[in-house]
Amino acid sequence: MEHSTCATLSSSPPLRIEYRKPESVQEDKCSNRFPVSSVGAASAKVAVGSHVWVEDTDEAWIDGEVVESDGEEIKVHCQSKMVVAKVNSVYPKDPEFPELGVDDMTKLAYLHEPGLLLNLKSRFNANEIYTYTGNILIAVNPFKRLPHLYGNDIMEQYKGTDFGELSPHPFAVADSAYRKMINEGVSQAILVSGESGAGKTESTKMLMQYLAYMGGKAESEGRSVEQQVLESNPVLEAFGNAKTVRNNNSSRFGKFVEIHFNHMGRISGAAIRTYLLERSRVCQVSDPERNYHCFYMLCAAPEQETERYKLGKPDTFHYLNQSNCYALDALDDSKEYLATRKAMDVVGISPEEQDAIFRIVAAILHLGNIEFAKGEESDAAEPKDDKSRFHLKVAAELFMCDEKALESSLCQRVMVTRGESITKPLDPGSAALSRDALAKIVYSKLFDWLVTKINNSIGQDPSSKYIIGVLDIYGFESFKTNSFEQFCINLTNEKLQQHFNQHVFKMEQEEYTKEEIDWSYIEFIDNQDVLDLIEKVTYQTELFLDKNKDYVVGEHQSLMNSSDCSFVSSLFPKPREESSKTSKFSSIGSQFKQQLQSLLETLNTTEPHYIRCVKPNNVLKPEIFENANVLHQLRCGGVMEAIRISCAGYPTRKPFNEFLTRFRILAPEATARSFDEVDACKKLLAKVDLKGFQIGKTKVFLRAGQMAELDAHRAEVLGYSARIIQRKVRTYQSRKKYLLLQSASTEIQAFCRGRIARVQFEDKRKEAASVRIQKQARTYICQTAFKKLCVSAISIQTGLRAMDARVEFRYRKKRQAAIIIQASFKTSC
Ligand SMILES: Nc1ncnc2c1ncn2[C@@H]1O[C@H](COP(=O)(O)OP(=O)(O)OP(=O)(O)O)[C@@H](O)[C@H]1O
Repeated sequence: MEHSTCATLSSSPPLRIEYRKPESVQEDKCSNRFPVSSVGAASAKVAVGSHVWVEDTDEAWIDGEVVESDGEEIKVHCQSKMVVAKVNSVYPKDPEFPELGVDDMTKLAYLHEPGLLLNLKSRFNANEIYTYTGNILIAVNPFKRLPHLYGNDIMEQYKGTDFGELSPHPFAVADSAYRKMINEGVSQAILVSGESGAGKTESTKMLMQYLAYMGGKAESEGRSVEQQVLESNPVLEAFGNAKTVRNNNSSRFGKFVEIHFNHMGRISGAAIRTYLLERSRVCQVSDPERNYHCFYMLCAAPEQETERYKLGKPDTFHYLNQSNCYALDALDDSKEYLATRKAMDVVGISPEEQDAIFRIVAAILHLGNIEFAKGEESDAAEPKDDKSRFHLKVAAELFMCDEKALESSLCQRVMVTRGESITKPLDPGSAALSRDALAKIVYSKLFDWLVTKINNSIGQDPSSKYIIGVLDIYGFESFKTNSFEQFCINLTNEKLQQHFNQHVFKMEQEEYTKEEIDWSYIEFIDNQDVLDLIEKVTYQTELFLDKNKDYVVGEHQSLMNSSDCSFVSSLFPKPREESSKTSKFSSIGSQFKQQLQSLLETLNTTEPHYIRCVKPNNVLKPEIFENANVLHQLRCGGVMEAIRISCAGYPTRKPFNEFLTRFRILAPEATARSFDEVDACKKLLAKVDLKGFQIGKTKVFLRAGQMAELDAHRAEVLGYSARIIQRKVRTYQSRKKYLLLQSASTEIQAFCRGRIARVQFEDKRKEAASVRIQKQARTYICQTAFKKLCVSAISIQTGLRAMDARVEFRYRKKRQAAIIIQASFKTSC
């Protein structure tokens, strides 16, 4: 669809990119890899003790400390091993890398692969799945729901907020596109790319949700355009999505959704353009993938419908049973069937049309079950057996065409030479190919019909003032075997990559212009794309010619056109005389080239915004971040290219205040007296004798490698300062210790002396006391002994006296007795 803005904008001359590698990055493809001879001081940067990134076969990049260096080779002590690497193959590690990374890669001090990777990984681990690289949004698929990131309240926050003010988000990209459209009156495009399963469709839905929020109708105004666009998703997904090894719900077509806006910025129409549906999947499925969802849904439909279409289980159909995968976890095909029917109602597909659509889907399944064997005529084919005849009959019934005519269209070719028609029978192999060709063309016409129907139902606004287009397109594909489809997909990506590079370079220029720096001499003749195209992918060209043919076989065309079903015949209208001649020789390649050309023309009339989706792992699980895998996608997705372009100019830029905070130490005396940030930055850079940088209006712009060079200076100054500080601290500590020891020893001495004196005093006191005690004891003993002696003496005396008295008594008694005796004697005598 044409827009009023197209003519004016597309007439402007295309941007000519001519880059010349700047001198400072002559030997360096991307950023601060050292040594860069002109940057110098390489040895200082890889000094022993510094931290660097070295390449690793498993982890892509690992970091470690340099433990030995001979100027050319270094030994790096990494966490798990010791690695020897060439000096010019390593990258410096940012000593001040924040733990949770930075929300914009351009804020990284060192803009190189390992730095990028570490930043994405750190953020991913903290559930920060979005990161900017300038204006490009990188979205890493979390493979888990993060509801706190979405919702109306979040959309409200992003509404009208400057880009970069809030955390990176698809809403911010959509908001920026919407506001640019309104403020600058220029159509916008948001290009969402990434490999299968990276999250393109999810991101696209979020963008649509935000645009609907900003420019949609009030609920009271009935079903809105944006609602219809969102509601058409289940229909397109049922017929255009399939399970692949990379994604259970992989879109097998490219999609460009144009949202039309009126002069008030309200959505006034929309159009969906699709690109390159993968037709071959209809009749060829590899294990463990599936065919398009609609086939399995129909097999799981309510019984009366499967009976009507004579369907059975999916494993009874050749087009489905080439793979062993029939059901999907967390997906109920019978429910999906009903949901698809409902979505078809919503987008205005009538019940009759729905019936015809599913009849065709069923007919394709039956068509696939027709096998061929050699017929009676030599080299002729015919249905192999009764089973094949049954499926032929049912397919004809469902297509509402003549059974015999269907058989002939599969088993014969009519060749017209010099006005004569010759009917040529086909051999069984060719008949099977003819059957597959019919299945593919019918399915692809059906898909185109659905897209047209949805577009008619949504309605376009031919008088729309601007558009915002959202492109959800498959990224580069490189499989074991790459065929025509991969060639077309990769060609698209090369074209989009070129568009992207031009834009990124333009954005760089805009930033330089905005900052009023001189960038006129940045030139760079870039043939990397061509090299990549040749080196990346190897194509299997065997089926290129066949796959490139797009004409409808005449027999198929007339068969389908003669169908009694108006829906079927309308898919194959009679070609006009003159167009039939040209279309016979048209190829998918040339049609695709035209589509691509028209897409790029549309994109050239718009201001592009980019979302690069990244799949963190191939097992489709949360919390797993595979370095090598992510790096590969960053390289393919042009993120490294954007950085390469950026490196051709001034990849590192720092606002004046941040620059001064980080590097003031290099010239403290020069900056101390300057209150003007620009002046201070200039003095500082002059002091370190750095050449080739630029001073912008708000930032310092550095060439590739210069940040590392400044950091090396800074590390040197810091190291020198650290040594002085260490020396002072050691002196201080030693002196303090000495003084402490000294006072302690004095104290100890004094203490000891005091103690001795006290001990001596105590001794003397004790001696005196003991003498006194002895004396007292002696006195006491003497007294006691004396007392005892006295008592003894008294008792002896008493005893003696008593004894004497007794003796006396006895003497007297004896004298008395003697007297008596004498008296008696005398008497007797
Ligand atoms: N932001 C997200 N939050 C949560 N899950 C997500 C997000 N983005 C993607 N996913 C998950 O990853 C799956 C694949 O995403 P999606 O279908 O968008 O990939 P795609 O890039 O469109 O793939 P294809 O090219 O094969 O169609 C989704 O079904 C969803 O489960």
